[in-house]
Amino acid sequence: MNIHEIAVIPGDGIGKEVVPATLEVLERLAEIHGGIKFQFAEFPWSCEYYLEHGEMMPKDGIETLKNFEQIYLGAVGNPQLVPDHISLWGLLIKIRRECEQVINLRPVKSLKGVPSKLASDEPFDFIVVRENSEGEYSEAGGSVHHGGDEIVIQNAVFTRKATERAMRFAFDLAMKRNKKVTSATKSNGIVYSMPFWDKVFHEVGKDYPEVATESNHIDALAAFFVLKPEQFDVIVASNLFGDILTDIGAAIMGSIGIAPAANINLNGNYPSMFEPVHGSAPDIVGKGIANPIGQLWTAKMMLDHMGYDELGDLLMKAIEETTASGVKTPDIGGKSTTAEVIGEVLKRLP
Ligand SMILES: NC(=O)c1ccc[n+]([C@@H]2O[C@H](COP(=O)([O-])OP(=O)(O)OC[C@H]3O[C@@H](n4cnc5c(N)ncnc54)[C@H](O)[C@@H]3O)[C@@H](O)[C@H]2O)c1
Ligand SMILES: O=C(O)C[C@@H](O)C(=O)O
Ligand SMILES: [K+]
Ligand SMILES: [Mn+2]
Repeated sequence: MNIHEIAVIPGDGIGKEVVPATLEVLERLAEIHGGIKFQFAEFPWSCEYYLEHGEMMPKDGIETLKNFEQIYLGAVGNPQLVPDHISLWGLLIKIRRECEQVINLRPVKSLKGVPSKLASDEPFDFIVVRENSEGEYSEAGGSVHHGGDEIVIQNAVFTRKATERAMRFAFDLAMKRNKKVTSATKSNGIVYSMPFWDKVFHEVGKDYPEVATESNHIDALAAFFVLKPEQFDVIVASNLFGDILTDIGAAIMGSIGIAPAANINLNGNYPSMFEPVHGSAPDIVGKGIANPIGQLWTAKMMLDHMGYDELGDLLMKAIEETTASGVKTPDIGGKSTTAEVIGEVLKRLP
């Protein structure tokens, strides 16, 4: 029996609903496999934990996580209790940074039975490679003076190392897909970092002569996500551009409740982390109607990452059969609860 130790952080809001619900599905998949078992260790790190302890996670939290193979997370944030920048930087972004999860992979794909808000129902299937370690999300800056004279500086940091790494990752991925990479730029307006981003994209692209390339300014690209999503394969984007693009990606899929993400550690020194794109959804918390598909799909990404692609495929098939059958939460046009969707997915596993 191959035992896999997974750190589980439900976090806040609907994270506490969709994470426990989906663990049952992972356990069932391990049974189907027959030779593996997941051992889940749950950590209560959250905004409530912060109120009690004055920090989102213990000082040795990263050391603790280092002992696990993967991290399975729900959502972080409860602005009623803790300001969002404190909760995100104290837990979610802290883990991404300190566990060196330098790439954030976010697939965008039309699903059977999920009505898209788009006029065209042409299927689409692409993936956003979001740089996950720097860019606009950099702790470089500060404030001087007070009151009316206050000055705040927030610097965006782009290193060759991280920029090139994200681009190579995108090109390598495109080689396994449809051999096209689109770069999200804004080199007409952002005068230092984005021309640099374009230069590195051009240089890295030369090593992949089989891969078609294009650069789109982020504003136009945002519109193209809506107008012609079927034309994309792999998109490489900076941290903030990737963040915004993937909420648009989630919206064209039909709901932010179904979009998954994988924070990938490439050097093997720390675990990777799997979480849905969505947040803690304070507006629907406690109602039992949170869509568990974003969390399930991220579980599929975790299975693929661990080399259990066959289990990942079984799970994805069960998800699509479930949406196609009409057992859906309200955000994608159904009347079912979180528990009912999980029940249907379990029923559709062999
Ligand atoms: N990675 C993360 O953990 C993450 C991501 C985004 C936001 N946040 C945090 O979450 C909190 C709320 O942020 P927000 O409102 O901007 O974004 P959100 O993703 O939590 O919610 C946006 C909208 O989508 C809906 N929604 C989200 N997930 C859903 C699901 N699974 N099923 C059905 N509907 C769903 C919500 O009800 C809401 O109307 C904030 O504290 C924010 O910082 C965390
Ligand atoms: O990375 C962020 O900004 C937090 C959240 O919006 C996310 O997409 O994970
Ligand atoms: K999340
Ligand atoms: Mn986001």
